[in-house]
Amino acid sequence: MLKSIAVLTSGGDSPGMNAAARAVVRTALYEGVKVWGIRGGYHGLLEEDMFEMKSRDVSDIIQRGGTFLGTARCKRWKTPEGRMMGYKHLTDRGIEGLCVIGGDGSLRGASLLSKETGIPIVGLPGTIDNDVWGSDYTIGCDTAANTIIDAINKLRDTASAHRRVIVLEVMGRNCGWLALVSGISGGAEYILVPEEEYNLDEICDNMTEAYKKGKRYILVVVAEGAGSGQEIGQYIAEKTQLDTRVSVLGHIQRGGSPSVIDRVRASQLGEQAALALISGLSDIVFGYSKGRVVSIDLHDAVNNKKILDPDYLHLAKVLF
Ligand SMILES: Nc1ncnc2c1ncn2[C@@H]1O[C@H](COP(=O)(O)OP(=O)(O)O)[C@@H](O)[C@H]1O
Ligand SMILES: O=P(O)(O)OC[C@H]1O[C@](O)(COP(=O)(O)O)[C@@H](O)[C@@H]1O
Ligand SMILES: [Mg+2]
Repeated sequence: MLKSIAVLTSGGDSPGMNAAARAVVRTALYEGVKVWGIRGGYHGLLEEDMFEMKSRDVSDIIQRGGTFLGTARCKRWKTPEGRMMGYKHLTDRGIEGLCVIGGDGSLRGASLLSKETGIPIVGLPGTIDNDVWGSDYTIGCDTAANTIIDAINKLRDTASAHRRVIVLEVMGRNCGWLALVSGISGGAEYILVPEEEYNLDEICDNMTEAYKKGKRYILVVVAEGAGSGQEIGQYIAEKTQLDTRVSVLGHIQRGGSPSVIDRVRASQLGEQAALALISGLSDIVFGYSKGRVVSIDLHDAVNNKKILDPDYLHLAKVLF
């Protein structure tokens, strides 16, 4: 049994990180274990920006987007010296285990820390990108997808009014999940993702044909990893001569009050992470697969590339 653990959030913030950290803290306290909060991710650990937490420290945060602990992208963590310093700052305070809530990069940093120092580590997938191998779900992806849907609904109104082509670029880094699910549920005509090749000339020809047959408007959802929305929009406009506009949704899709799904799942995953860490388990990531909480080997999670669900890719083609 560990007696003292710490929690941090790292990488891009995501709605539900707060619920996850809250669950880690309250579970640890319920089990009679000390719990430290580290502000500003790995950067904060290197700067020793950490404090022992009480139950009230996580009051009034479950409904908030972002992360009350703060987050960062930290170059120094990519060096063995940086990670060794972080380890020292943990052990100096008697902290015996660490819970890392973050995306693929943060979990990679956690995997290296564990290999190099042997300190027990449990990870939680926290990113809107839904790009962590072994889990169908990452904390925040549901809220982000809902934000995108809201934007798609609004873009439809104006696209239809003007008979325009609208290209919407969404986030996801190298993963097309956000584009795919929001494109399917928003009824987009074309969904461009980095996992699948696409032929823009063919798409343009199809668009021209569709307009000739009376189509009023066309919506294209582009994952940022599949190309620049601006460039794709410009290409479509030049090739088809259709009235085309581009919208880049940007960081709006990272914020906002988390959905019920993100709150409940983040809470469950946070509880499991704390219990596992306290009981001395290490090198695991808790995720969701086929509607259930699953534990994934931390090193597998970072050494494998997640693929997009082929059923979703097929569905997108059928519904087009
Ligand atoms: N290859 C790596 N080795 C060590 N640490 C890493 C590595 N990749 C990312 N990290 C750490 O995790 C942080 C967050 O990673 P990043 O990819 O930016 O976001 P996310 O965790 O949300 O995917 C980085 O700023 C860095 O401190
Ligand atoms: O906030 P930044 O630093 O501009 O980064 C933008 C990137 O962060 C994300 O929103 C989230 O990605 P991570 O979870 O990997 O941090 C990506 O979708 C996007 O490419
Ligand atoms: Mg990432």
